[in-house]
Amino acid sequence: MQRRSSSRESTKNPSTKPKRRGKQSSIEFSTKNAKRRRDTHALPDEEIETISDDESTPITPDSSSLWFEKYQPTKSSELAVHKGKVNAIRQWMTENIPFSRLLVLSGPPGCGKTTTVRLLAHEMGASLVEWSNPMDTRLINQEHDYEQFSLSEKFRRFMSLAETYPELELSSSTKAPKKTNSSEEKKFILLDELPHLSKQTGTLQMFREVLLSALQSRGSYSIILVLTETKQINSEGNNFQEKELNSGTQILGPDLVEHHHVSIIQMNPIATTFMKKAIDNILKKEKILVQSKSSAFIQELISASEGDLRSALNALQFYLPKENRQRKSFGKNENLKSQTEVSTEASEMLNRIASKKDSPYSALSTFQYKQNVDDEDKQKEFQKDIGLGMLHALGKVVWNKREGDDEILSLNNQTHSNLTYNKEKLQQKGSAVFNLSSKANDIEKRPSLVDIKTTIEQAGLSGSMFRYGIFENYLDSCLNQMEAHSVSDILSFADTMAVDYPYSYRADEMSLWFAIQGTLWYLPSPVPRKWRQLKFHRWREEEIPNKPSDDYLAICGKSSAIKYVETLINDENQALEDPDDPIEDDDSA
Ligand SMILES: Nc1ncnc2c1ncn2[C@@H]1O[C@H](COP(=O)(O)OP(=O)(O)OP(=O)(O)O)[C@@H](O)[C@H]1O
Repeated sequence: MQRRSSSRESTKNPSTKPKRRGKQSSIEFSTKNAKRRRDTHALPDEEIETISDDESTPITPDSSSLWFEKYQPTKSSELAVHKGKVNAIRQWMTENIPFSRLLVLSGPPGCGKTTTVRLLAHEMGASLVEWSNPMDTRLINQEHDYEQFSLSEKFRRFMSLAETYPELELSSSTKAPKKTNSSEEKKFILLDELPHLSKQTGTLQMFREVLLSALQSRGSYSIILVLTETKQINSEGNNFQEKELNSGTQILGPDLVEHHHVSIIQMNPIATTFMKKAIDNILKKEKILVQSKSSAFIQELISASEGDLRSALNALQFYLPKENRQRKSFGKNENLKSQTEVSTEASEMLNRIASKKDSPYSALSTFQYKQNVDDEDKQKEFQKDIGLGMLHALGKVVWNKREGDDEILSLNNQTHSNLTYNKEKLQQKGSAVFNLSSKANDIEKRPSLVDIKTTIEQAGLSGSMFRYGIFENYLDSCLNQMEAHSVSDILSFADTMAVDYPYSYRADEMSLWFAIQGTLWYLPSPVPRKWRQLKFHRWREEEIPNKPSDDYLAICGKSSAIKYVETLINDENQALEDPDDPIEDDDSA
């Protein structure tokens, strides 16, 4: 499920926001979702975008080059999860427990909750229907036209229809294991990621009601809900975080927690011995020789991952230099990068950035990662340069100017200033017109003018800082929850590419590239940084039925909306001011 984590704070929190997986910050999503999307089956009625069951997703070694996917266990005996927990889950899944229809698996990220459920269901030959947040919230209505549905509405429909899905023939290409009589009837719904749940918008209440009514139904399926306990960032000023939803029980609410049909199993972080065994196995399969099994490095890595096997495997894979893998030898400290080598690599990267002609960071070439720059003023100057460059680069990304934006925005402003909103006319011109129509999503996005390479160079030192910067700022560029979810998903994916410990510049740069590219893709076209005022005004003036404020409130929170309305009342000019255009700044520089 979701998590927000940060080095700034470390409180457990199974939050229900769009998720972003990663140590540095923010909302999570996971690469496993990406994988799941590859296994997606379009249902005939196109009602649910992502669904999989054991027949369609056989548990076989993954062709992915990411170790945590490539070496996923193929049978329950290979799980790095404590046997007692595996047995408890198996017992719940196999036994006829007439009074328990919902199993809640709660535990830290990467401790094997989902993998265990998938493997056990597969071994039992049971059907496993999975919900994963669809990227597209449109449904086809009876007139064969698209209608916009909220994610929570889709979730509700999924739950009400899910019982029939296991009967559908999804794929004939893969064979499910032979079903035994005892498990023939077994059907499970796996809820591993949830729509954005919020008290404000009522989606939390809806979620609880859906689960309660599922428990009361006569359906033959059982539900397994995976809740990920996470570290929480101090969300001062960040409206995505609902502080009241800081534990699994708070998400479920007393009615569900105390419900006699509900069982809760608390999972623990993966034990260091299990993790070590899993890592050793993978190194063996990769033919990387470990000279000393108790190498300090692996031990450090295991303890730094806090029982999160996925994160440990990512760290190991990214940190191991390519040459190491080629030489197939992984000795004590022999082939590992020392701290000095990492600093040298950082220094090289700085030089590479700084030595570019016209680089705004030419000052950095003298900096060279010297810890001993005596001149305090000089050091401050460098820091200022880096900060400004980073802000500028960040502005470019969240502004995301695309080809043709200028024309559309000026046309839009004219129409707006005349207080006539001629949507048709703008659409004829190929404009996205601030997405007030559900069909606006259909309009093809124009190419972005942001050059990713230059942006990364301008961003300066730290990819993780920059990704965090995007995370803190992208919301103002989004028009609806779907866009916010999509960008958040991308940032989560990018988090899994970079690893906190031990630090790898290669991985950091790669994940930053991915984060920027994905963000640019999912931001609306054009990005209406002024969407708040536009929406508020237009919505009042034209009484647009699907109140955009719902999206605004869900994304930005109530206090932010009130603050904005106050600004509008006090100083409308300032509120309607055009933001700076970083691309234009670049051109004029
Ligand atoms: N021996 C192993 N046992 C369990 N998982 C393993 C093993 N080897 C590799 N893995 C990988 O570790 C990852 C464990 O993540 P999984 O999604 O199951 O955890 P989770 O607790 O559901 O995490 P989250 O709550 O963040 O979704 C999987 O990607 C799995 O393929």
